[in-house]
Amino acid sequence: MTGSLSPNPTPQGSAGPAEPPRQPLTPTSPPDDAVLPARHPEAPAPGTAIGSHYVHCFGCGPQQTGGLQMDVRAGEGLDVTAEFVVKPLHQGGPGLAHGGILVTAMDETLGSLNWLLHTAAVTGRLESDFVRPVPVDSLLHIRAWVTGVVGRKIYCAGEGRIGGPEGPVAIRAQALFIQVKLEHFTTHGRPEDIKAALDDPDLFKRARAFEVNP
Ligand SMILES: CCCCCCCC/C=C\CCCCCCCC(=O)SCCNC(=O)CCNC(=O)[C@H](O)C(C)(C)COP(=O)(O)OP(=O)(O)OC[C@H]1O[C@@H](n2cnc3c(N)ncnc32)[C@H](O)[C@@H]1OP(=O)(O)O
Repeated sequence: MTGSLSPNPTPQGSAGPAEPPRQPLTPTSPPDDAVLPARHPEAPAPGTAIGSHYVHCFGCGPQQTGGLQMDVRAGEGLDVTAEFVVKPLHQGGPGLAHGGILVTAMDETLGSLNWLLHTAAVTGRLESDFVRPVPVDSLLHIRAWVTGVVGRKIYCAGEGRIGGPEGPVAIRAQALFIQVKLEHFTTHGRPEDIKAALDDPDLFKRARAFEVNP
């Protein structure tokens, strides 16, 4: 057999060697020097909907008809809740939710915590434990909370329970989000989508507000 057994081989047909893996990876548990910041004064009021950050987002966008269209609500502290009903198009095994879809729902809910801190951040690392299968038609009640912040690193965790807040745990997740500037999107996003987003005054204002009023 030919070919490299290296964990990081040069992809066939690529222009150059693959990037070296990031060493060491930051774990998703907060370190001892992490702090729990105050809820931002302009964070959505407890119990209110946080609202979609982008209408075409697969997780929360109201115009993304094939997406999850999740509605996340702010909690009393640095926490949020969301509900997600598993539909037939979310199946992995027959009659059961696909694990990647459940992770997406967790990612979206965890990402919404950044609105309580008034910062824009993207998922750097997301770990999940699948505890029990989630049947189609079930409601997954998700809760997520911030576990600590160090500089640009926002640590958080969450769980999804079947049927409601007291239901059995189906999935647990821990994540590390990294705070980014608006340029993260304008530099890397597909130009036509960036242009459309910049032309949307509400979205632009909201995104800029995070930078001038952190
Ligand atoms: C024009 C209008 C625009 C409007 C915008 C509307 C507002 C939108 C607002 C908010 C949108 C939120 C959307 C939520 C959607 C749901 C959440 C997602 O799915 S997000 C998508 C998936 N995630 C990615 O695509 C990230 C891809 N990765 C990157 O871009 C970079 O790697 C990034 C930004 C994560 C880090 O790159 P660096 O160069 O900025 O920073 P470095 O120095 O590498 O890392 C900083 C620290 O973080 C750790 N770190 C970074 N990545 C890590 C990783 N993968 N695992 C562990 N640690 C990591 C590093 O070890 C470092 O730690 P040490 O400061 O040294 O202690």
